[in-house]
Amino acid sequence: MAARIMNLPKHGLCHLMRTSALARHYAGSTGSASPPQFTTLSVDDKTGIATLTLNRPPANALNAAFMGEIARSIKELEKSKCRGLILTSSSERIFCAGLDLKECYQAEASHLQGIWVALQNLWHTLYSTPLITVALINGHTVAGGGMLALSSEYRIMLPNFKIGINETMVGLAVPMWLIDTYLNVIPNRRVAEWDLTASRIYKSEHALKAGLVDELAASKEQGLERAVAFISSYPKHSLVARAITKRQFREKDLKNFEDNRQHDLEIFLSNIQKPNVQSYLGEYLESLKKKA
Ligand SMILES: CCCCCCCC/C=C\C=C\CC(=O)SCCNC(=O)CCNC(=O)[C@H](O)C(C)(C)COP(=O)(O)OP(=O)(O)OC[C@H]1O[C@@H](n2cnc3c(N)ncnc32)[C@H](O)[C@@H]1OP(=O)(O)O
Repeated sequence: MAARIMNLPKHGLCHLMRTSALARHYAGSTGSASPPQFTTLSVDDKTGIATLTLNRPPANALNAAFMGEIARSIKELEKSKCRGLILTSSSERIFCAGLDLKECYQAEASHLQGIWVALQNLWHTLYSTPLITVALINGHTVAGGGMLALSSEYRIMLPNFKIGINETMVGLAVPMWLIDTYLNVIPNRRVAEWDLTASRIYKSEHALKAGLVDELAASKEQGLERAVAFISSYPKHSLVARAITKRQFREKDLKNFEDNRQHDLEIFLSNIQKPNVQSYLGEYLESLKKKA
């Protein structure tokens, strides 16, 4: 698999650009001359499947630039008529630790706003994409990381890691769009309500039993094979109908989000700037450091 991005459809799949064209491609689409910093993107021209690898050590914590980069890659892949996307991590321990809490601590309101708007945009982009999406969860994934996994259509996880949405544990209400995303995977409302109010974190094996993930894979290599098999199981001729059907399932959640986008931002800004939340955030960050 070469580290390249596609441009035009070819034989119903993708036509590849040279790696050297990547920066120009991004510059054209985003107005920024900087090439991807926190991700690597590779595309298999035979299968038309892209692999986007999260690479922001040590924890793939999400800041605005990182989230913008992931969202832009998805948009570019959509334009290239790519077939499917596998999201994975370059780390052997952490898929994604959620929002970068260091950037949420004692930050300016404008910075916090940028983070939340980027999170909203990333969710909207991933949840609504016509691409066939698979999260290959090769490490812990919590909070915003759980969002990435749950917004994808299929989840393959490696053993002995953690997955869940722990917002209430860190002092914040789960936004409605994330509740809807969770319900799309765990439709049992009682279980979903319990999980999200209790910040329940599942180990891989239990997550499989609960239906939070679809498969376990013994290794990243095996997970990649399974992800390719899942995406390839959709015949080429069905891709448009498939995408419309996916959209219809998700349309109500997307509309609810659009109707409440501003309100959702205001709730976050108001909560995150409260002195008690900031003080707890400081302690939480210390506890993460002490662990190391
Ligand atoms: C906290 C109270 C106030 C509320 C603020 C919330 C702000 C956001 C508002 C709304 C919600 C949005 C959704 C979110 O995403 S909130 C993010 C919540 N995330 C977490 O609670 C995850 C915290 N991390 C962990 O639980 C673990 O790190 C884990 C992911 C399970 C991995 O464990 P392990 O493999 O043992 O690795 P370490 O804990 O040693 O971590 C390695 C280094 O990474 C740093 N780290 C980890 N998580 C974050 C993070 N979210 N942001 C920034 N940095 C993070 C950690 O400090 C280690 O760094 P170092 O090696 O320099 O010590």
